[in-house]
Amino acid sequence: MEGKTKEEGIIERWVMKHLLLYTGATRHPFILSIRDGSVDISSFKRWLEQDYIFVREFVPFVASVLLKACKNSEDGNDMEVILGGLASLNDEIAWFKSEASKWDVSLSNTVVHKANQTYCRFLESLMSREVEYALALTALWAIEATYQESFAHCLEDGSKTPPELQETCRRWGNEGFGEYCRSLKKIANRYLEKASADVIAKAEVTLLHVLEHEVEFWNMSHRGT
Ligand SMILES: Cc1ncc(CO)c(N)n1
Repeated sequence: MEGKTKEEGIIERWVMKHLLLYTGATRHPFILSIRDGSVDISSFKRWLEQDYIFVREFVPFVASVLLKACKNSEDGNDMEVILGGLASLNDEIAWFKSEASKWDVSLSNTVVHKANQTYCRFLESLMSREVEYALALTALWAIEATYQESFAHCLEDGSKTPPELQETCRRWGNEGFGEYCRSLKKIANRYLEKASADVIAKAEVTLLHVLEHEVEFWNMSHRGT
């Protein structure tokens, strides 16, 4: 129906269906501890150091999605949206470096935690040419949306996020990043709607895997395991 305000796609239905896991990834105790100001700074530093490694692995994944966009894109602006996301990772890597020096965290010779390594290996498995575009888009959306929803929560009214962590929260919690996630969701929904039952089923499983990896990533930061 033209002009309807609330569009519901496959992704929205999956989020409702798997709300418990989705909430586990976007309202994790680590995020809640940032939001209520009780965060342990050594946890934050561990997150920073490990996420820098993750983001460096994330770049080739986003590049692989861009490649798929260039091959599959029909009439939409997919290519521009994903290229924009990739470009902002350049800035993000520079931000990690300056943030790390601010916190006295060394980014060289970091030991990669197991949860991070497992997540990076999973990302790598999604980079192959055989992975369908709809599936890769679903993963990309879920990875970005987890951070967007988590960090935006730390900036809402009533949150007691320490001032020195607010810049980090704004990095993913800002409105522009929210818009980027909505664009990704729209593109993913569009391709999922046209996908075969087999690809749709695989994309749903991939979404669940991303959310599980995100929970494990937060666990590693929070408890160090
Ligand atoms: C673990 C993880 N998930 C998602 C993002 C968002 O880019 C990130 N930086 N790190």
